[in-house]
Amino acid sequence: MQLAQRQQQEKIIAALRVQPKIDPQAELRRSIDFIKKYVKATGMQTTVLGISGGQDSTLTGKLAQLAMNELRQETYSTAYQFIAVRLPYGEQADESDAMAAIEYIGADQVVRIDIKPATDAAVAAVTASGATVSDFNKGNIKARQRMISQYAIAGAQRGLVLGTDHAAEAVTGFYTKFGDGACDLTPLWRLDKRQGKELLQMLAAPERLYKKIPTADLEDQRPALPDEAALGVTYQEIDDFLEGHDIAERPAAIIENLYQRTAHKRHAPVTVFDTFWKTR
Ligand SMILES: NC(=O)c1ccc[n+]([C@@H]2O[C@H](COP(=O)([O-])OP(=O)(O)OC[C@H]3O[C@@H](n4cnc5c(N)ncnc54)[C@H](O)[C@@H]3O)[C@@H](O)[C@H]2O)c1
Ligand SMILES: Nc1ncnc2c1ncn2[C@@H]1O[C@H](COP(=O)(O)O)[C@@H](O)[C@H]1O
Ligand SMILES: O=P(O)(O)OP(=O)(O)O
Ligand SMILES: [Mg+2]
Repeated sequence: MQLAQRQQQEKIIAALRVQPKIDPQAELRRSIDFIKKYVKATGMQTTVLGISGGQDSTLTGKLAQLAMNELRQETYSTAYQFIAVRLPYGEQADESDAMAAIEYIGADQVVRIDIKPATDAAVAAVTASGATVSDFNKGNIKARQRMISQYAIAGAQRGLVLGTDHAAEAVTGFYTKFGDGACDLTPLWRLDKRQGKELLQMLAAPERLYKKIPTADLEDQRPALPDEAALGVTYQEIDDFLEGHDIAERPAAIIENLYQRTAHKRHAPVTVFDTFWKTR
């Protein structure tokens, strides 16, 4: 990597608060305590999260369930509950992984909402207006439909919606703005993908859930497209970059370019007072 790339790498690591090495036990406790304190401070009672069958929602769901268990024990109130939400678009090919994740988490409540009718209705209404909706853009509508469903559940049950964003997704902006990017708290934020795996291993998760190929699985025409194929860079390269290693120039340039291009996603909506977008 060139000097300018190294300097940019250091800035990104500092901005995303990634540590080169973690103590998994300490990070586990940190996230659980964060969820507990936030729930208590806000007077809310439940935590709500879509469970896809992938690594990130398995880990975030497990942390939330452990936090709710502790809150129940400490307060003698059964009101504290974790609500796992299944949000398939019609039939989900890897449904068995999602169910394995829910079983592993031991979720207090499980809610299932098929997002297909609402997604298809939105696509039809937009198309009827004369606008086109690409398969890619429809994928983002699916992610936003999942957000709507989770907020509906949270609104009905004094809930907070959890997000699964972590450093390896935040750095590339690999999430739908106001879709899976919209949530109330992100317990994994600061961890990269392999650090998340370390936590799941420590929590004795089934191997299939943390060894699974990461996918947003949003497109009809390219089902289960691996994130790494969509991004053009591997999670190993992203994690190495975030942990401060000297990676090859090509993946470093891809990561830095994605970081710049997606800066708007890591900020609240732009106002006349914002200047971050002028620095490119
Ligand atoms: N692999 C899949 O199955 C799949 C499918 C769809 C989306 N995705 C992923 O989900 C993510 C979402 O895609 P996306 O980023 O194209 O859509 P997005 O909706 O998250 O973000 C794009 C939108 O952000 C706004 N925007 C763009 N540049 C801006 C700027 N400089 N300032 C302020 N606002 C700006 C615009 O409204 C634009 O439509 C991507 O990472 C994508 O790869 C994956
Ligand atoms: N099929 C799904 N069911 C429930 N929740 C889902 C589903 N797909 C995605 N989610 C939620 O969105 C985030 C982000 O997923 P990515 O794979 O990172 O795009 C995921 O953690 C679930 O909470
Ligand atoms: O967000 P998830 O749970 O779908 O994990 P992944 O990003 O690894 O698909
Ligand atoms: Mg996924």
